Amino acid sequence: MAAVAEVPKGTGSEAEAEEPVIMQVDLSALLERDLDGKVSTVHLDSLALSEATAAQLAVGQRVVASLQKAGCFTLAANCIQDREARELFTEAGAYFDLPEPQKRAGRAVARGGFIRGYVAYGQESGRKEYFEPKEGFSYGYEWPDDQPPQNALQGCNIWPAEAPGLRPGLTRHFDWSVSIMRAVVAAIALGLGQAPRDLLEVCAGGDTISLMRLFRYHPAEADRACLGSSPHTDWGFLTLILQDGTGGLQFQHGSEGRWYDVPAREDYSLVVNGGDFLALLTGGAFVSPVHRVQCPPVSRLSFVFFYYPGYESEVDGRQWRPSKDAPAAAASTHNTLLDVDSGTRQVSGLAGMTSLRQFGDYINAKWQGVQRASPNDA
Ligand SMILES: O=C(O)CCC(=O)C(=O)O
Ligand SMILES: [Fe+2]
Repeated sequence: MAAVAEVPKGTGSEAEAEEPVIMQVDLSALLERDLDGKVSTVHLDSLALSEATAAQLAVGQRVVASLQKAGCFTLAANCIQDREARELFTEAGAYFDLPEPQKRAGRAVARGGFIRGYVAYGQESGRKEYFEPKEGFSYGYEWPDDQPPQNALQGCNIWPAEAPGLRPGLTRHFDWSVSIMRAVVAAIALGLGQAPRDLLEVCAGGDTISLMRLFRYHPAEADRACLGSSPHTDWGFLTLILQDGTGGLQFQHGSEGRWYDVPAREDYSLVVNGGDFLALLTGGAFVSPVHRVQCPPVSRLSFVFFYYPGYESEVDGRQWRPSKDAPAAAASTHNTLLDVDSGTRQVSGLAGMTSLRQFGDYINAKWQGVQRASPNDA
């Protein structure tokens, strides 16, 4: 057995530096880049556990610890180029600045979890106590026009003709986001002591059904209870958020329901959180954290990427071995899916999973449960 290096003792004058609730993870040990700096993660499919470097294993342990403790973590900014991030916010701002009728021409299609196009100001609200002053644009995988979708979550994007710059930048950002999420899945596997291959296999085809939502948040309206996004948990698997420098995203943690600000760097920051499906798979060992967004003083832009496993994946929860000491996921009343019995550590939401075994059926059922008419069918 290798000797464990002794940790040097401090002088005793400085307080023990405690990890913040929302930790930062540097994924670079799991990313490769081509000559243009484009991120690739293809190599992770064949990474044997015995070949993983100490740095890769350490990333895995940090990701698993974060998902078990807070359910979220920030990413070191070095995985996206500053220029790319800046351009994305510029394009997004230009799109939202278009006259309302032009944006409404690309009105949203929403069928179950398949959502594409523009969602107008104030048309979505997670909880009826709050008005959410924001507008959005949803897109996904560039599904080819000449091929019929193979499942209910696939189909073509609706690109606005009036903002031609939007499509190439947003498509690149979608592909980049898939790569980053694959690195996170590989990190989870490594952190659980497994080779990445099997968990990546569960995600094969997940890019074709994943959903990107671009939001512009507006200031709160006077005389109305407003939040940019009401307290909620994400239903899916893993979420990646790219937010501008405004801040306002908060996660709830601890038995007292305290809110923690996601540290917003001046220009942009990246955040990952686990969803309800991930919590279900792990028997509540991974947290699906409650979060919300405060209304900004002027405006706030974010790209929110809901990364899904393959539509037909019938995930074997035993692959995601929960550690005995992991916190239960569902202490919060805002969590609509999980109901963890702290005595038995059973997740009651799992009962429904016997009839909705495939991920795609599960997520469609979740969306259908809240859908009224198409958001812009007023
Ligand atoms: O805009 C954000 O930063 C997060 C929004 C969010 O939580 C969501 O859309 O699920
Ligand atoms: Fe969310």
